Amino acid sequence: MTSASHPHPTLCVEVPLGDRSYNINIGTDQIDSFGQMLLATLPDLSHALLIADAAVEDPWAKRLTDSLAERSNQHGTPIRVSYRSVPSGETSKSVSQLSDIWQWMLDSSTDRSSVLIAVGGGVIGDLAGFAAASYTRGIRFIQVPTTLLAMVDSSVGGKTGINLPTSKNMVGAFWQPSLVMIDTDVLSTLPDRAYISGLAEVIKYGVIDDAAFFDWLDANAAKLVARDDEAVRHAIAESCRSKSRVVGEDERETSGRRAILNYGHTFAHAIEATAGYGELLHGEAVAIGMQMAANMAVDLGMCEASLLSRQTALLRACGLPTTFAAADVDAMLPVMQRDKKVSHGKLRFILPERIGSVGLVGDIDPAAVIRAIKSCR
Ligand SMILES: O=C(O)C(=O)C[C@@H](O)[C@H](O)[C@H](O)COP(=O)(O)O
Repeated sequence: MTSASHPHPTLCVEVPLGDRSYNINIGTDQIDSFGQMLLATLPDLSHALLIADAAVEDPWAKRLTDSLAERSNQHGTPIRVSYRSVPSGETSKSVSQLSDIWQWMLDSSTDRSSVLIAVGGGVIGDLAGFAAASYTRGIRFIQVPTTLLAMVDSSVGGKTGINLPTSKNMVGAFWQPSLVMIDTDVLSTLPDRAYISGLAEVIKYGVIDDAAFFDWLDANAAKLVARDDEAVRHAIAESCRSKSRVVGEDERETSGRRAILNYGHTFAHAIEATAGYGELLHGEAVAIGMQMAANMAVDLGMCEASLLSRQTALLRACGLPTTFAAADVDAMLPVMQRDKKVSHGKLRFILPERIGSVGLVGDIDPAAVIRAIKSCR
């Protein structure tokens, strides 16, 4: 995916949030012009803190750092860069890692004019985003997602946070970035398993919001698996458009609209927490969680069985899991009870009605939840 062989113009998707609006720039070969792009958004920048996943330190985080270190801001002040890498994997989304980052920010003379740049997948974006949201009660931050999942989902929308030992994303804040810079070149170093895992969140948009996109995914699954450049760019752009539309309508998940992005996640988070963080990748757990939710919808007569078979076929065509033999009902139920959509003590699920449309449903018989989990073992 080099610009020489694929000279694509940068696409720009806006997340419309009034004075917190920002752009998602989707391009190729823009890592070395990152400093320039960042200064166009934040011309007063004088101190950048880069937090990178150790797996993308070389070459991506190094090249980003170089592109910043060579520059000065609008006042001619050279940009000071502080750098820190964080071990890969879900276990880094912890209180202890966050506390180390806070101390490092203090030692790096961070103030409210500093800017934190998250370079990595969902783990780094969520962790670094929460550090930005909380340090001195909030500093500006930038997302440079390096996994497909982070490009299409976690880098957009401002959900930041860390896990508690048995509760995924339980502590965090809504804190929007000032810019999301997506460079599809970085996917060239992303391992297959992590890449495929990101396709689960892409498929999610088809089911929850966009039937035409679902049809396109159906027709282009093989190209996506093969990482065809055009297909990948289209999938990222459509996913970002869906996500920014939904987030623009309900930034803090108060009206219920944003909750649709949580399709499959009540089950997925319980699977991740009970199987042990890192056992399954987040997207793999989401694929299984979407299957549990679709099974539940069919079981409750909310949608046609054909929805479940179409979703199953697409997930499989993309190489995603649709079952999890070790799903432990007894362990999962109490974890699900702490889901953030629980209201007045009652579980609520995002369930599909038809391809392209889902609803938030409460008051579900616990027996139906158990059947849904068992249907995917
Ligand atoms: O952005 C959202 O809203 C989502 O729910 C997107 C999810 O895919 C994402 O995994 C999110 O971090 C889950 O949020 P949570 O509120 O269930 O922790």
